[in-house]
Amino acid sequence: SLLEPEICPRSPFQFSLVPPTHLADGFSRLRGFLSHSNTAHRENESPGLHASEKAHSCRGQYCVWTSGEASSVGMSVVTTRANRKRILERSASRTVRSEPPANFRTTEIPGKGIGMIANRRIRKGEPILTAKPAVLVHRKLVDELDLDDQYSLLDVAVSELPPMRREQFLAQAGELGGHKVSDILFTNSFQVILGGEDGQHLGNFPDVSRFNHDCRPNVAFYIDQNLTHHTHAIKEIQSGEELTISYLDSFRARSVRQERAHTSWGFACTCSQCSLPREEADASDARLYKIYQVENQLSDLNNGKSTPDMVEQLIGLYREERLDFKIADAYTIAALNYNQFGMADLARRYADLSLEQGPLEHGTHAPDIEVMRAILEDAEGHWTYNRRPYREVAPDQDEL
Ligand SMILES: C[S@@+](CC[C@H](N)C(=O)[O-])C[C@H]1O[C@@H](n2cnc3c(N)ncnc32)[C@H](O)[C@@H]1O
Repeated sequence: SLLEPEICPRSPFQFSLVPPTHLADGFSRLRGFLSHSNTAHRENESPGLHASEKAHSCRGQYCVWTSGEASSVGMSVVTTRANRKRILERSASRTVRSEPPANFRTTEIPGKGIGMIANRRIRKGEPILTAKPAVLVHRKLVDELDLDDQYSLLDVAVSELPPMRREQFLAQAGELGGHKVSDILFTNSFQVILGGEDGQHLGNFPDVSRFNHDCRPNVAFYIDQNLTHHTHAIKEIQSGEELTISYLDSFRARSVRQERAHTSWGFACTCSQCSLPREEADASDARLYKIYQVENQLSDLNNGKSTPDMVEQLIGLYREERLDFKIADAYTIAALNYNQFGMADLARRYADLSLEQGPLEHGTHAPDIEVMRAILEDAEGHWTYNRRPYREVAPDQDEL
């Protein structure tokens, strides 16, 4: 059930205004491992809970702890002692916002198993679900423990959950067969990074496991620093439409996306983008590669060759490719470049778009948000303003 490491095709941001918010697709060796990283963290918050309860079971440095035994939102963690402490710090002292009335229902979708259907019109930006993990498993356990030990710890983790939570976990779909708990885990887990060198985990959130995949989804998700999973509509969704998220890196070429869906989740992707006729699919792949190139260049704020045309090209390509569920970073890049060019109105316009979109994709604590707010409020006073003033250069002057 292991895949070769996947190399991220997208450029990491090269500007150093803020610490990197995520390492997109940082590690994806596990099949069925929904791509997500969560490095946002606030180390100084008070723990609220103490990490002293006894572990249920241990193998090597990995143990199982369960919290919330008496509630319906219990959580089992299978991890090291140090990471358990971090998990407690993040998951304690946070009240989960009460859910709005569900704007979806789950039902059988031909060829996809169970899926989620909007039961009314959903506006862009509306929340769909907020969810806490039922199981968090250290990622390295898969490499470091033999299968018997892995299965034993995972079985304990699930059997110790409060009954309703356990039922909810076991009702999730598995894809490969074999050991039931690990099959469910690898079919339905998200990447959760707690920060620090050793913080990589698989997070299983049974409430959000019924979203099927689409390479151009209508729902965006992120996991916040308190380990809460959030989903929001990224566009207007009509009643009766399926709600989807992207399991994989939707910036990859069609053949790569299809291979990934097949190997990791056992299905042939028939989404609208994967179903394009050959010529259009090739054109789409070419646009994705162009996005990679242009974004790479514009992300380097010291690159003197960037121009306003490139910024507009990048945004145009995102829109043409319907990547509106991952466009916040492009808006951020646009705002920063325009401000560097000394074009404050356009910088403010894109900062505004980034501030509208960013919270849906990354949450309200994403580091970029502060920078965008500063540009929106006082573009000319921001240190990026006019740093690389843009002037059209006539071709003959270029030679001088
Ligand atoms: C996270 S679960 C999604 C919910 C699942 N359909 C169920 O019945 O619980 C992932 C599994 O759903 C199915 N699936 C998800 N997206 C699909 C798609 N676009 N086409 C076909 N099957 C899909 C695959 O079997 C995949 O392994």
